[in-house]
Amino acid sequence: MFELKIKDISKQDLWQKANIILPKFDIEKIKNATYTNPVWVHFGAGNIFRGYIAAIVQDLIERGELDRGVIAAELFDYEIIDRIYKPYDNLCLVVTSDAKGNLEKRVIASITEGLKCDKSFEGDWKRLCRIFESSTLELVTFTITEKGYNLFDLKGDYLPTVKEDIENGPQSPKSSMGKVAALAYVRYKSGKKPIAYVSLDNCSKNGEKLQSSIVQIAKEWAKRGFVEEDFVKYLNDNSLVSFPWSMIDKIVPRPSERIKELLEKDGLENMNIICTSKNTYIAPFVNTEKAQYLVIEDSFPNGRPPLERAGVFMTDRKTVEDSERMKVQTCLNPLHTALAIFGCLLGYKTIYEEVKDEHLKRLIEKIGYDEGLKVVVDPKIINPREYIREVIEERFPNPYIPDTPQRIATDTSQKMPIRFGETIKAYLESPDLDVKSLRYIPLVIAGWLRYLMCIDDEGRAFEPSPDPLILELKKHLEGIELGKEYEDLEERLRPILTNEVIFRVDLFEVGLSQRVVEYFKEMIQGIGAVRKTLQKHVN
Ligand SMILES: NC(=O)C1=CN([C@@H]2O[C@H](COP(=O)(O)OP(=O)(O)OC[C@H]3O[C@@H](n4cnc5c(N)ncnc54)[C@H](O)[C@@H]3O)[C@@H](O)[C@H]2O)C=CC1
Ligand SMILES: O=P(O)(O)OC[C@H]1O[C@](O)(CO)[C@@H](O)[C@@H]1O
Repeated sequence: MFELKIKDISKQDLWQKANIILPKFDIEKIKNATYTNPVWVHFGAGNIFRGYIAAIVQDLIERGELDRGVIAAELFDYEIIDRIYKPYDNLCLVVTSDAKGNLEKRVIASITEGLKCDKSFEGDWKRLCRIFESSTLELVTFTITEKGYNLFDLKGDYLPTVKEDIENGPQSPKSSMGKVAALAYVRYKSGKKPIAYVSLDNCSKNGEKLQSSIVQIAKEWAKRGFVEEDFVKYLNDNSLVSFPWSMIDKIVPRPSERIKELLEKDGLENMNIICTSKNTYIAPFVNTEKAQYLVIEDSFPNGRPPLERAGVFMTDRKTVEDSERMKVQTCLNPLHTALAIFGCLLGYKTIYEEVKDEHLKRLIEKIGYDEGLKVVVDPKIINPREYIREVIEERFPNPYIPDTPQRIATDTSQKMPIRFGETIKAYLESPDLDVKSLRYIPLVIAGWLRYLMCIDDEGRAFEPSPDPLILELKKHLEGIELGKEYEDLEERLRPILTNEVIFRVDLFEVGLSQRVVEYFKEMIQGIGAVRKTLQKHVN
């Protein structure tokens, strides 16, 4: 038996026997060099960071392209550091599976520190301040989920912790963006040192989102005299501080029991998966797929590691935006959402099982190749057709990626505009395309209405995934029963189908509502009607 700890790394024969690849560098040397001359800090110590970003850093070190590691800082869920970083000496075991189920197991040792970013952890906060004063610091990356950047609640008022931070100044911030702004101020005070703040979160125009949150807090502080006006100028001066945009793509689901068992069979001890009190599912290992795409706007005022040597596309903002639109609007996420909706209706529990279903596979092929590709903006660095092929033939069917339709169905109301609305709009705006020729996107929208009834195709009730609009949306479907005829369906569904926040357009106005309602009518004919409708229209 052996453990994922520095003390056991020297037991090379045990790791070799278990087919686990060890780091090919002097861990202690990299750690010391990073401590004195830090180059890279990452906020958000969760799964994608450990499984993707830290692995990029390790690749660069192993290729001799970088002589320092990355420092992880956690803004929100400190249990991650206490229970998953410290006990394993910041090491992580990344298990990558390809489409054939071949596993690569690799120890990642490029994370040199795990710090809790809050003033209540005095030592860690002081250390972060020293790091932000360092002239060697080149980039700060983030994977803190989209909500991590929010300053406002749904009513447009400041969130309580943000409000407190604004009133109290940069001395003891509590909100995530307040802490980052305070550390940016530390850097400013140390001599206006240059830096790049790079959001790697899965949202459109992520760099803009990060910049606007930090600048907003800085402005409020300047108004109250806590900081100089010049600090706001510094944050807006692209030659000193940049907020590059990025597109990130790699499916990193929650840790899987199956992988845990495999590792335990290898003789590894303490591979337990935990769920923290803040609901982060995390383990000493990360399970992920082989496919990965990272596209970053190349704007780094203090220099940067040669990320391109580790397969990262370094490019201009337009290419980042086109890549992001290709992935989120046409080639991956709309297909994912279609599988999520029909998966919940047809009783599926995993995405990979769904892709074996001939009707569902055909549906996502139609959405991707037929309807999506007609309007996709080709980012040039990734071929959209080949990208869809990889998604459908290799990535979604991967049985070692235990992703679920229920996870992807989370927040569908928020995802509709970007995943389907943009394509509908592009058809409307194109002189060569007829929006009424769309068949499969309306089928997914009808499927979603059917999903909102919260009754599956067997007639069983199911619990819908969390969604901020679920209660409001469900109300419009109340009273509709399987097997009954309704004359006023169009009117009943009108409030949803005309909602431009959900679909980017009014589906009545653009002439798509009739088709959606027709499909929906077919899907409520009785038990098995969803399957029948799907079968009829995809064939
Ligand atoms: N897991 C995936 O497949 C992919 C994830 N991403 C991006 O990375 C984000 C994180 O994903 P994972 O690391 O896999 O999730 P995770 O659940 O393992 O970790 C989430 C991280 O975000 C932090 N966080 C959550 N709420 C926060 C808040 N309000 N303020 C500051 N930090 C907060 C958590 O403390 C944790 O460090 C996703 O939301 C997405 O934007 C991007 C591509 C793929
Ligand atoms: O539908 P969601 O919740 O954005 O999840 C999409 C999944 O696909 C991805 O976009 C793939 O990169 C990941 O973010 C995630 O695993």
